[in-house]
Amino acid sequence: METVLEAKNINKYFKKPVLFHVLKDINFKIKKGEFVSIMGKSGCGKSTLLYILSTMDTDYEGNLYLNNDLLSGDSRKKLSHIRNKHIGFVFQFHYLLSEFSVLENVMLPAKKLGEKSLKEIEENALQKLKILNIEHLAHKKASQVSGGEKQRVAIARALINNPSIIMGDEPTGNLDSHNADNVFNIFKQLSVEQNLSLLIVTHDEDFAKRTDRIITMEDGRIIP
Ligand SMILES: Nc1ncnc2c1ncn2[C@@H]1O[C@H](COP(=O)(O)OP(=O)(O)OP(=O)(O)O)[C@@H](O)[C@H]1O
Repeated sequence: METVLEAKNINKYFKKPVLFHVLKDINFKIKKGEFVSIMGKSGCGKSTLLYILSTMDTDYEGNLYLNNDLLSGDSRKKLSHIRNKHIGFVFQFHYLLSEFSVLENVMLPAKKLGEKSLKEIEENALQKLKILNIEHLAHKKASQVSGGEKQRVAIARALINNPSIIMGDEPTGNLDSHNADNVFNIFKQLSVEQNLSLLIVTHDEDFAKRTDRIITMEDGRIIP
């Protein structure tokens, strides 16, 4: 099976206030269509790792590959383009623009990418809203939809540029169990039906147990 994301010998040090080896020899691959969770105690390095994998942090040792292309060493401008085109993000907080409509929020990353006409982007955004069963909310302001709906809008936004992988940092952390279950089912459907890869940091054991694979971290290392 095709590898979408690969981390090879990733090490990271925080230099202040004292030298701290936060990530130690991180190696793993995520295959196309694989739904993987990352678990580990608070402070073990999950967010630090996700920050590197999502190309936002470039201050590390080792090599990171996306679709077999080496990203380590690329310029910030190039990485920003790669990130927008190939990686979709879902966070604990949705970061929607509250005064914009649901549709406009979903369209934003595609407008930023600037590869398609507005009409194409709108059609694509409506199609993503349909996949997430929230097409009827398209013209509501983001501030006027519920918490669970907001997270589905955030997932639609993450999908708009047809990314290779979705990365999530505690995407169900703010949701009740019903809405968390909904988000899990959407992710599972995206992995099975669209062959999308997902890498999700979570503290929710029930969520993690139902993913294809759990990567467990302890003190900056992956536990074999
Ligand atoms: N900018 C920084 N400078 C120095 N140390 C940092 C910095 N950011 C994080 N750390 C430390 O690195 C370690 C890993 O932090 P990280 O946020 O990656 O953990 P985490 O596993 O995501 O935790 P949580 O589950 O609580 O979000 C922690 O000990 C943290 O205090």
